[in-house]
Amino acid sequence: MSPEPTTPEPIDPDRISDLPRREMRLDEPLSLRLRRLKRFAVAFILPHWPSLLVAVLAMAAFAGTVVALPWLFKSLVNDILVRRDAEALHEIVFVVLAIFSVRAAAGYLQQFMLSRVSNKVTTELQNRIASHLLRLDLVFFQKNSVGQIIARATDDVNVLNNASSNIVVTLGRDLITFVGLVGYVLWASPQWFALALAGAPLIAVPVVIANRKLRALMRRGQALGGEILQAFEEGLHGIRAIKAENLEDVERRRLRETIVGRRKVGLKIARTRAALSPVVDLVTALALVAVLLVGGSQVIEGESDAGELMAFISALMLLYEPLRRLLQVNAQLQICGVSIARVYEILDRSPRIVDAPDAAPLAQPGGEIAFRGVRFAYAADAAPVLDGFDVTIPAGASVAFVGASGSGKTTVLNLVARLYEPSAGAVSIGGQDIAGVSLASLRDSIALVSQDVLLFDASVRDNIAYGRPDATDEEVAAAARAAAADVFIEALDGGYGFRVGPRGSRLSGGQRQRVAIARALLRDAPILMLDEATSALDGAIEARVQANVLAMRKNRTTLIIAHRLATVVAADLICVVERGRIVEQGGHLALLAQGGLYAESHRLQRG
Ligand SMILES: Nc1ncnc2c1ncn2[C@@H]1O[C@H](COP(=O)(O)OP(=O)(O)OP(=O)(O)O)[C@@H](O)[C@H]1O
Repeated sequence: MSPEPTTPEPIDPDRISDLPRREMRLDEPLSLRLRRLKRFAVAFILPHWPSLLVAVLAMAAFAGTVVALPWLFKSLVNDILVRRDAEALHEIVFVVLAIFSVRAAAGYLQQFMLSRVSNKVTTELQNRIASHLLRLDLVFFQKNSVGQIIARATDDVNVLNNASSNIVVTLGRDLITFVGLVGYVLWASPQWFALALAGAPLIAVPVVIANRKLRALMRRGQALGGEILQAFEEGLHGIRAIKAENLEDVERRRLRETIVGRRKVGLKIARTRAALSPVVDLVTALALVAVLLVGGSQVIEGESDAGELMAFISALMLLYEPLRRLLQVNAQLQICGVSIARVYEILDRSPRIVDAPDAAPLAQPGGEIAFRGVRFAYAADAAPVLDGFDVTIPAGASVAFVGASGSGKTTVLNLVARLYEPSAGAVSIGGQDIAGVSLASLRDSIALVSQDVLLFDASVRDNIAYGRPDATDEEVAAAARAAAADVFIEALDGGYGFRVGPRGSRLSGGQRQRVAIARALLRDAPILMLDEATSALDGAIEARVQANVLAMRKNRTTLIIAHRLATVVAADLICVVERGRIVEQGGHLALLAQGGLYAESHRLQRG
């Protein structure tokens, strides 16, 4: 029987996200928005000033061709149609050709140069975001969903690009066109201009109201974009469980709710925009009618000429588009501002775990690893996961951490790699406190196979050689052999060239683990950490892998976390962790003889 579909809770990114929902804030002071805009322009747009200059010059030329049109109409009516002058007709044909040639060249240059800048800005911005994300601490990724982060790196970058291109075009082409045309109509007839202007407030009011509404709607739309990506990411990630448990309906509703939310906002945006256009058309028509009535009678009375009226009306009609875009510049600036804020919320995030000012390279990468009085909690207000944690792992030894789920074993490995920092005590390698070691040298010394294996949609070979792309085929095969992966890889269609699918989905759990172990072994780092790395393997293969890993050890220190105690009997040292402390430690036989927790668990597992 299928489970009763329940109505999902509305998605609230604040539930886990610590990236604020800036898009909902309409009250930011203008100075702050301008400062942010300036920062973005200086960092990403101004470096491309030569291309921008060419684009603006092209826009000015383009605007010039628009402003020339009313003159052209005037001459057309007065010199050709009224006077019936054939010579003037030939002249005007050349002028028309010249104007439209300039217009075509300027239009091309403007568009090409702007696209060039906009492509470069996108690339630079996304590269900056990508390298910054890779520097950030794990805490950031545990608080913010991948969907929310991707939305900022893609949606916001695109929005930013479109809006800033629009602003450049408006401030370049439209402003020059507007000033030129207003100058023309003022010069041509201040009286007709005053008449046309009478309707202007009628246009301005609905435009301003609609823009305010559009701004709020667009902010909401941007926020919903992130929510949709987050919903997809979470849903598709668990697609296997969703299908197996017939939860498609629940998932469909959850996704539909966010998707429909965005559509509703999209519809409101469309409706607001559409409603504006007839209002503006009507008011423009009224202005035209007023000018036509007054100007037309003056032409009939002989007080003015037909060409002048024709030129004036055409200028008035040409004014509409640049005016509309100029009125929207503020809205575009705000849209830009929202996306800039969202992007800088990532770029301004500083990693807390960084090299100390006097950081030195790790002197003895294979040296003794020691925890001294280590205390650690994942959050300042949370109970400590490790408290008074002490252990010494001799250089080149193999150490197994065993203990109940949630007792803090993975946390120990996290601290060795300095993925987190202890709040008290210290972790040292070869006597050197790792807080003073450069992160690059520390992490170069570590190979980690974690519980959730990282595989890419590439060949088995490329996945094994991920940390060492220069490895030879022989080295890759040797690592695969040591990880007991050679037999299954050779049986795959294409062998080492077999594409493993997204996240290694075309391999079994145990196969994925062995590819990951092969990768770690190929890395040949002095510290090897296996966090339940063989949990999905059957007993025989697991024993083979463990034996190989220990045999290949040479001078390598190996830290193993395992639940199956049978797999750790050969370790030099076994540490039993309970509630953040080591409660027993020693060799397998010594711990059995001690008759404590380890002996009891061993007895139960052998059962
Ligand atoms: N990123 C995190 N943020 C907050 N708490 C965490 C985080 N990771 C782990 N914890 C908590 O820390 C405690 C120890 O977790 P840890 O992963 O070290 O346990 P473990 O012994 O490796 O468990 P298991 O055997 O189940 O993998 C758990 O109570 C867990 O809830």
